[in-house]
Amino acid sequence: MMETQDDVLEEQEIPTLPTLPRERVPLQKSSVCSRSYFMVVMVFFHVYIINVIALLLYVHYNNGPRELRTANPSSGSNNRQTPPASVPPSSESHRSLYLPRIEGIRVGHVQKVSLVPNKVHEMRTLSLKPLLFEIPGFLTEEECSVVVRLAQLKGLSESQVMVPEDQEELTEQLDLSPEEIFNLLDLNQDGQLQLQERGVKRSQLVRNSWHTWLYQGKGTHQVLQTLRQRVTRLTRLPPSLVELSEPLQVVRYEQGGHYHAHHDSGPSLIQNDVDLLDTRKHCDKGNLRVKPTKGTAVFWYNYLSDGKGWVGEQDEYSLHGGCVVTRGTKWIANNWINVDPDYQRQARYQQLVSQQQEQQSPEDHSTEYDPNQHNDLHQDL
Ligand SMILES: O=C(O)CCC(=O)C(=O)O
Ligand SMILES: [Fe+2]
Repeated sequence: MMETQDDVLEEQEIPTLPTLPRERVPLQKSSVCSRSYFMVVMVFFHVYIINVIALLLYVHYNNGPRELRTANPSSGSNNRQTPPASVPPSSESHRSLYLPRIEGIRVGHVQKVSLVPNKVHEMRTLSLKPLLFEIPGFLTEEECSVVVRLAQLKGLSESQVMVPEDQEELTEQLDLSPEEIFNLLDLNQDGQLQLQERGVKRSQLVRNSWHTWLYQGKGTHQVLQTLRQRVTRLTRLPPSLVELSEPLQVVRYEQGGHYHAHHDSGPSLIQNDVDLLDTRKHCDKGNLRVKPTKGTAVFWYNYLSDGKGWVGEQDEYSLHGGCVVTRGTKWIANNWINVDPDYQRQARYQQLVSQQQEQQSPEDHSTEYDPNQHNDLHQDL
């Protein structure tokens, strides 16, 4: 090949010129080759640089949400993560909130979780559909007693009020329309008296229990604040999201108390009457039963992921209920994490609250919890 090139070069030389010394030929050839070699190297160099820049951009834009996803839920402070400073009006590409989901792996799988200093809890997968975990010793016996006593101190109200059977005559005398009765009885205006309209008797109440709400912010009992921190660590959700969710709901069921099969939120509370009544009567026929044990937490997702790090469809498998209490009293404490299905709306909500908090005195926590506050916009995770 080289020889051929030499030949060509020699053929093109003007005959009058003296023949070039042999040692110059390699110089000419080397000069031509260097230039093309240089060009090739430069092209590759540029392509390489562009690739590196593209890679850096990719890493940069993919790192944002991941940093928040691991927003250090294990460091113990609920106030570390401030809500996003600004929310892009329509772009979904700059999401600053991300909802991680714990992996279930398989039924029976146990993973260690760090919820409190110097102690490791075990979280056992009880079900994959819905994704459900059990955490024994989530609260100590003493902490359980504190929660019960605080609830008693605050006072509990009947979870679902129906017309007492002996006062039905009164409502007839007043000639109240079904709507008027509904509005009268729906004390918290949560729209959960559908059964009343259908004339369901007291014994068929969807929920037969007593409840109260315990605020968990600063200035409240240490056990309540700790409980919320544990929920944040356990779920690995952004602390700001957990903080803005409903307070702790403490529920007491007396003997005969129950909560029929339901979804915790969504368009209809009750699936259908057959499910409703069957679940009460045949609670033991449910796919999964968890025996209530003092201090044991059960944690599950009511909503599936949308595949993009936010909540998606309601998980139909999350239909659940509280079986009839056959003896004694059952106490439970519910912590729902409320998530707006609309990411932008949730982000705006958080931004608004953080702005209000900045304006308020940090000590001012006198705002009463309004149980209707989340009903329209939020759904429970
Ligand atoms: O009492 C139970 O075990 C279930 C309670 C429940 O599902 C609820 O309060 O939404
Ligand atoms: Fe529920």
